[in-house]
Amino acid sequence: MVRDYSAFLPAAAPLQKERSALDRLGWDPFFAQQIDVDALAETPPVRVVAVHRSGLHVVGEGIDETVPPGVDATVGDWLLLDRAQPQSCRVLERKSLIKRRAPGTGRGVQPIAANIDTVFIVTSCNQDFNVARLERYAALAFDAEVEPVIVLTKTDLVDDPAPYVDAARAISDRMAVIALDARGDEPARALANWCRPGRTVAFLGSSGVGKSTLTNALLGRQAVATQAIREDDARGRHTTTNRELHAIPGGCLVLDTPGMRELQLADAAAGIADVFEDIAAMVTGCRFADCQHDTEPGCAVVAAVAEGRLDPARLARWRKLQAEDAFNSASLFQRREKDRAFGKLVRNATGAKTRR
Ligand SMILES: Nc1nc2c(ncn2[C@@H]2O[C@H](COP(=O)(O)OP(=O)(O)OP(=O)(O)O)[C@@H](O)[C@H]2O)c(=O)[nH]1
Ligand SMILES: [Zn+2]
Repeated sequence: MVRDYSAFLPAAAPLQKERSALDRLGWDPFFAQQIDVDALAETPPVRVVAVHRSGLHVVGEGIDETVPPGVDATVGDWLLLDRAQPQSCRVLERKSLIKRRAPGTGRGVQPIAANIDTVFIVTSCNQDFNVARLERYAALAFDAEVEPVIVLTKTDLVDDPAPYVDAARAISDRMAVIALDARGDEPARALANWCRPGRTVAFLGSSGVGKSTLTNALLGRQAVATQAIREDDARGRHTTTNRELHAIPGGCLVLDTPGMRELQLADAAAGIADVFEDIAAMVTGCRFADCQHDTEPGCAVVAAVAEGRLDPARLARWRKLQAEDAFNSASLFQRREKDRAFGKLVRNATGAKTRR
């Protein structure tokens, strides 16, 4: 069968009313401009909607199949499907990439999801709410070039969600904050702005905060198993095990991720600076370029704390994230050198139990 791919090329004809299968999967000019017509016909673009042991589950225009393992791609990636040599499928340049430091004692950086447009940072109006964790997720999102939105769930279980909303708003002017009951039809309305057709969204957050419930609310069906937790135990147990893109009929694509308890920043200095842009701006006013914002004369940060313009707790959280990121970003050689000195600091700063 001969397919007409002209509509997916940069010089596309006038807007068509019907969205193509590729458009619905998130195909847009950013990807189209990376390939020419011939490549498009020979190796059709497909999106990785799930990663399994047996390979990558890919979907495209009239395509729904598994590419055997071997291609270095993650969920959300766009591939050019080469059926003759599936292992050498080209991975298109990514719009965004959410990554983290690999869990355990491994030293690598692990890709979590590619080409996500919006990440909903989910927490609940209870013991799970933790400003430091929200800042960490926000830094991760900004660093990945993904728009973060904070979603506060379980508003129905508190008398007044306002203090949670205020604390979340204080983190950054660049993030919307939404508070809702994740059950029922509220999420579909409240998140509609970010869940338009062709967009890809993801949920990040601890186990039990309502990520699966939100996903199901958007999907309008029980696609993802949710878990009942005791309401006096905000932690809950880990239930979601797959990383998969779900298509919402007539809407966006939703990635459901496993609870990311071990999330550590690595190479995320730019993202940290985005979240803490107030402090980043102050630092430029310090007298010394290498100011540690400790006892140096002419320190703009210390002055801001003294004058009540900067919350010392926020400064402390910034220092911790900086230390963690610096440690995780160091080269293997540097790390071995720094291991002893930094190990203790990072353990204290991140609350991680042991590194080895
Ligand atoms: N009352 C109330 N319960 C909620 C709300 N959001 C989630 N829950 C309940 O909290 C429990 C956990 O929700 P899940 O959606 O499974 O949480 P999750 O974040 O997907 O958890 P993991 O899959 O472990 O990462 C379920 O019993 C939900 O019904 C909410 O806004 N209000
Ligand atoms: Zn300073």
